[in-house]
Amino acid sequence: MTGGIETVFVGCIVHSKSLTELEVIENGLLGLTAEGKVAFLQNLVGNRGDLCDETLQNASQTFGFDISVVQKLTATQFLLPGFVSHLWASLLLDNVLTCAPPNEQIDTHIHAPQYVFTGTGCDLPLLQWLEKYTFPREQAFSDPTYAQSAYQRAVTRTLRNGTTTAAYYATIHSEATKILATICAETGQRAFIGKVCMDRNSPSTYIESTEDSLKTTNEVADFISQLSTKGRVKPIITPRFAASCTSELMHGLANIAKKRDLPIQTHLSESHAEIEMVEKLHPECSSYTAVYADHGLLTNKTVLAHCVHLSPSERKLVYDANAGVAHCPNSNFSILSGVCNVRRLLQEGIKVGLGTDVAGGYSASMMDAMRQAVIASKVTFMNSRDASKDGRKPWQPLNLGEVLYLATLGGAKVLGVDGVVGNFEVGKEFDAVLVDLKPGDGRCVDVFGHDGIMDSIEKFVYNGDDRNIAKVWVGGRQVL
Ligand SMILES: O=c1[nH]c(=O)c2nc[nH]c2[nH]1
Repeated sequence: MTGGIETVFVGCIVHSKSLTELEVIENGLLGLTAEGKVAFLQNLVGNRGDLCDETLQNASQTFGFDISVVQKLTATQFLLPGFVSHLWASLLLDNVLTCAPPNEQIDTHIHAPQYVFTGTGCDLPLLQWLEKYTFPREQAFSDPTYAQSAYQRAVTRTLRNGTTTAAYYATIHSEATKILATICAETGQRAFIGKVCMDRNSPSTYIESTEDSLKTTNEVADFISQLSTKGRVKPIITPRFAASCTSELMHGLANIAKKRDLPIQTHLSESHAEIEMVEKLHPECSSYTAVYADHGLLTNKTVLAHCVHLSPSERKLVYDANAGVAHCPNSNFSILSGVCNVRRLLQEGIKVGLGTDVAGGYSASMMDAMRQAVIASKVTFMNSRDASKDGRKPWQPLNLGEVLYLATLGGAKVLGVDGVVGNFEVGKEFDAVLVDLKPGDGRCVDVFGHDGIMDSIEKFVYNGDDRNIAKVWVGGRQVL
């Protein structure tokens, strides 16, 4: 008799309750319902190695599960969707050779068609990069056969890297966009799928009419909505950016988003040249951010990629709308856009998640996004050290717990799914990654006896790769 509990993980469980609150349960008990939701999360008293059969028997009676559904994590493994703060750095484990945290990761900004040129073309700034590399590559997705093969590889790669939720930009092609949605549905990845909209300032061979853009946006949304994914694959309205969308298109897309109650994703304030271009196109608007606000595109369901150079009044507009920011540090460095001050966004109460921004970013890994977010925040810190001369405080770099939060619960908030995923709160769906730090296969993480849990997690974030990801679950279903 399982009492509806299908799986119980026993072992070290780590998750983020907020930006500053991380919980490590050394002897944790995490029960999953048959629907893949967290039924209970408990701390069994004692140290990790101490768990005895009697404790487990007692727990099985208290929580009504059969012992046969128990999956014991080894002494070297743990589960985590969020990360531990320095509070836990003194927690030492014996013989830590492997660590296995289920750690869901949410990529709030990724261009699926650009996966095909990831790691190349990082020699140009945004507007030239779009023209030389991006638009020609995206144009190829008019061919559904090519799209099928490329998108399959992109989704497989992100899943392998532990991305359980992704907010994808596709291309302007509706057939290919439907293919991407179908692949996500079939592989089980939670995803927001955006048919890209662009009706101006684009190549003559890669552009659509305003009418077609609106029509196909509705058509793709209809298609995605009828996929049987338990709501895990959803449409997202995707005006590429203000420079490539006419006012008519932006207003039309805002209407669709409102009518269908859909989220919106777009780019904002990424590079200086882009900002100048948008400001020239919209002298009637007080800022780049105001362009979106004035066209009805700045809502509490809007995901704004980059936001590197926002002015104080623009940040206020974003905050007041309760829109979220997809921070894409790799891309901001790679295509020379600038360094986004994430600490300031967080201090001002703006929702922030992380994005790989493939292929402006050269890596499809959220581990890389975390590393680069720390580095970007350190650059911001170093550039602000003189601030104390004016009585201001320098911007503190992000710590490990904070970037882990951004990669999980922070991203879930940006995408409006924090009631469903983001950590192991009871009632949420179990989206998780099993990390394994055991040596072998040329793996890059070496854990020693003196390493505690925090050291292991830190080593994973800084040196880990997909060889350290043993399993991935979405909604309780093992998808890898
Ligand atoms: O990083 C970016 N990638 C893109 O594809 C894009 N399009 C507009 N603005 C963009 N920025």
